[in-house]
Amino acid sequence: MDSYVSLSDENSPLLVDFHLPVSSSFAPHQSKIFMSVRRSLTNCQIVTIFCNIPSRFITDYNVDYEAEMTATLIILGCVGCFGYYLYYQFISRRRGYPNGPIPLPVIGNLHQIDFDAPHVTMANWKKIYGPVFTVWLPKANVVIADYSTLKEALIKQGDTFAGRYIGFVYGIFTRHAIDGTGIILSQKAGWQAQRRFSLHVFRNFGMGSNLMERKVMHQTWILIDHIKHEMNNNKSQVMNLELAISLCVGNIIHDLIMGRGFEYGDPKFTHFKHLIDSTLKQVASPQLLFIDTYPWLRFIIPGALGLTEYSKNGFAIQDFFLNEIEDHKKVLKLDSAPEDYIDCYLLEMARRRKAGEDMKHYDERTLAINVGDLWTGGMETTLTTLRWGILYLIRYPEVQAKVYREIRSELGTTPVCMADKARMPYMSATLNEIQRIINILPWNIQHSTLKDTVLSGHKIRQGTTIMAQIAAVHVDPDIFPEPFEFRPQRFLDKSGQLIKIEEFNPFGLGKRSCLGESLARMELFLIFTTLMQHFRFACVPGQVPTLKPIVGMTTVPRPYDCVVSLRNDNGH
Ligand code: HEM
Repeated sequence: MDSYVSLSDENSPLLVDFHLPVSSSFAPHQSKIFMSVRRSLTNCQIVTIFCNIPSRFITDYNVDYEAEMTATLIILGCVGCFGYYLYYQFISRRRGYPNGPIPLPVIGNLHQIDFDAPHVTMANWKKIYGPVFTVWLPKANVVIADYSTLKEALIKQGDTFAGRYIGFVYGIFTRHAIDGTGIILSQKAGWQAQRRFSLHVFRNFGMGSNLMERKVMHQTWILIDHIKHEMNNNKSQVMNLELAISLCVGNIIHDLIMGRGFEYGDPKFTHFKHLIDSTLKQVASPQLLFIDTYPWLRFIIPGALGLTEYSKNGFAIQDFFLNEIEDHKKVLKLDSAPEDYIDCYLLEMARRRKAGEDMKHYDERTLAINVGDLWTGGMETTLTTLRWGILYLIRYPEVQAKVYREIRSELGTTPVCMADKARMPYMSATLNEIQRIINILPWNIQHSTLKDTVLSGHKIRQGTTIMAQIAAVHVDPDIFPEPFEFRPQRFLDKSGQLIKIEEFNPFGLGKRSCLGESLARMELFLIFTTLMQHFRFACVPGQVPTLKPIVGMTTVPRPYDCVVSLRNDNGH
């Protein structure tokens, strides 16, 4: 039968009464070590204060020096390990990185970041630590937060900073290939091949020229007709324009990549958009940043903090594109003229195969990933900027009135074309200001260094994750006074002409800058001008839509309704 030793102490309010078996299950020797540990702890004054360890039972035992020694070693070992852990977390791991806010063990600086406006947090840290500093998310990111240093890194040292950070969460869809796959999440030779090929295709399709302009205008007219149809002969109507604008922008990119579009009301489009929205929202969530740093957590936490859903949605998008590629293969003839991006890629693969050229960077999965990159890169950013644009002009009706006055004087009721842009500085300034204030990619997409280098006096090692904070520059009050005020005139000179502000770079800088910039600029100008030419947008009485965003990878407005009114030929 077991007998028990009581370790309780009636004088010790902090200790609950508990019993230790001292027979077979608890050997006397172990018990002595245990007691010795406690004795040693008791002798340590600080521990005594905190633990309020009873001394009565210690006197119950004769000192066993062997156990005492073991106990002391255990304590020293624990203290040593803990000391090393603190040294590693607060000193050692930060060596080799520029200074920055002190990271906590496990979570780094996550707790200090305003996830509604991460670029504002970065801009504030720049004031304390200078333009180059390290933030732990919970992995180390070297942040570059001022324009001249961004230029030094991304332009002067463009090749060194052209790598891409491909962590565990990003890498899921590229099968953790060491240098990634596709255009956005890849680096080195694979990235160069995909980017060069894609730019070539876009150029051939007339990105930035008339053919593309015609495609954009075609979808814009469908959008205008759709809104008028929804207004049902009323002069004004309360509407939520999100889906209609999504379909317009989505069909432009869809047409370019797959040679066709969706019909209004097609549930496949709504589902597809939902998959993209949720993937982009989740990828920059604190939960997935956590999993990115500690991927083993996915084996412990059910659902892995959203990772399961993120992967499921992402692979569903990829499967959709793989099916499209299969459909294209069925009808594509090797001697036919390509009609879209997928055709071009399949024909290039066939040509290379026939010519015995290197196929290393060309396969159908890479094509599916490229298509996904163009789709998400091309759709979400542009659509969201347009939604913000309408929202800001609802909140600033005086800006809307000026925009419309310029449209009336320069275009009247004639359809807009790209050549009109030079004559419409107020419209350009308004679009610039919308892009500046919303900062659609508040984290940007992280780069990585491809070799050891020095940036503004800081040694940066090869493989360091770099956050090029163009968004922090956009809220720098030295460049944009009162940066949180919406003020299109900051982009105009005294005579009302558009001025170029060098520090304004919503499409990024250098070798990894946005591949779709000219298409995006065209879409923003043509779609926005046409919408403003045909409709007036206003708040629903009693409902002022908020400017507070939902932030993930992109900054998205909260869903809003607005009153859409037809403009009449008299200019009202
Ligand atoms: C308002 C619209 C847009 C904005 C603000 C925008 C902004 C950006 C930014 C900031 C980057 C990252 C730059 C960097 O890594 O430093 C980027 C990359 C990229 N964008 Fe855009 N973008 C827009 C529209 C588009 C469109 C329409 C397309 C495609 C047709 C597109 C395709 C891409 C691709 C493929 C990349 C990756 C480039 C690379 O890694 O080499 N974007 N974009």
